Amino acid sequence: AAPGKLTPDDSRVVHHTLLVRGKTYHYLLGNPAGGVSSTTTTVVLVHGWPDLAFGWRYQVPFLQALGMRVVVPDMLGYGRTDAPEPIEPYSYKSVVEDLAALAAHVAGPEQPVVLGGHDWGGAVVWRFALWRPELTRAVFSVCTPYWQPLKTWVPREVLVETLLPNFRYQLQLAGPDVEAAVVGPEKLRRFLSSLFGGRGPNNEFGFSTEVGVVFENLNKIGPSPLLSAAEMDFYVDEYSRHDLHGPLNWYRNSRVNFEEEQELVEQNRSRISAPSLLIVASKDKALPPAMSAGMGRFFDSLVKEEVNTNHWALWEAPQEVNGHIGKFLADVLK
Ligand SMILES: O=C(NCCCc1ccccc1)N[C@H]1CC[C@H](OCc2c(F)cccc2F)CC1
Repeated sequence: AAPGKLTPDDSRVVHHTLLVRGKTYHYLLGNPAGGVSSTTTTVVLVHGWPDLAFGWRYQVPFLQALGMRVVVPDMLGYGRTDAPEPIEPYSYKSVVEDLAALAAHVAGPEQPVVLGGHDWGGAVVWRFALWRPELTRAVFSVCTPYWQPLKTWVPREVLVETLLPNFRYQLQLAGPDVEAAVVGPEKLRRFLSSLFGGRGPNNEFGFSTEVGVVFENLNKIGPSPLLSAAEMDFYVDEYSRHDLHGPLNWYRNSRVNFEEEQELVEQNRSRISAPSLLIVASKDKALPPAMSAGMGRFFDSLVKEEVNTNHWALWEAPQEVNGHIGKFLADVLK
């Protein structure tokens, strides 16, 4: 039988903190079932919004059982990792450098690692493969397609109006309203439950990709069917440490990311050479599978899989997601 998912205080992982380029990162370290050897593969798992390292609870024991060493940070702004006030530390390029430093600390300098990402973490791991190809053993993304660095600036509101209406919620999240309104454990619980599939008594939504947070519905939203009460309590406790400024800063870097990536455009670096896996989620309204059409043209080796889930594929279909990851890694590492 598959090893059970992590609990919030699980003895199978060790909690570490590390000062990384001026910020304190908290991360989970899960050693492989048979112990670490000189040939142990290290996998770095990168969560999205609004999540935590704990978002990989169904995948960590599975990867340990495959003999992998698993490194799972709370990403910048989340959980027990620092939440700097400025937006720049949350850019793709800066976060990639943080992850490269974390990987070197665990796996040793210049050691290539496997990168796995979900949601924003998927966007980050594609950028890691672009910025640091020499450190990228293999890369997989759950839900998030790859898109090449662009040489023309498109404001997010124009992108939403012309191409990606499913990104409209990001306009709200980048603004001041959600940060100002969602404060304190009870509001955070309703907010998180809304994002994790919780509904009101008449099936009201607390969040939609067309609007973002539906403030007038928040206090009607019941428990999410995707988490136990103990798991939700853990998320609420972890999110209650800070306000949402850190997590929302991830939505405020479109222009910073664009400018930093002109270096990649000028060097014609838009292809990914590392063996790659994309797992799309059929019913993900933020990142529909259609967004990945044609992305294979930028890859030397891309495998695409699909699971029939909403956005939280890691929790909705863990056996299938783990099966795709396991088969991919077996092919890559053989
Ligand atoms: O906002 C995100 N996740 C929150 C989902 C909330 C939700 C929960 C439950 C149900 C539905 C929605 N993820 C980001 C991840 C990075 C993405 O930006 C990268 C990017 C581009 F900029 C252009 C082209 C493709 C591409 F992936 C933008 C969505």
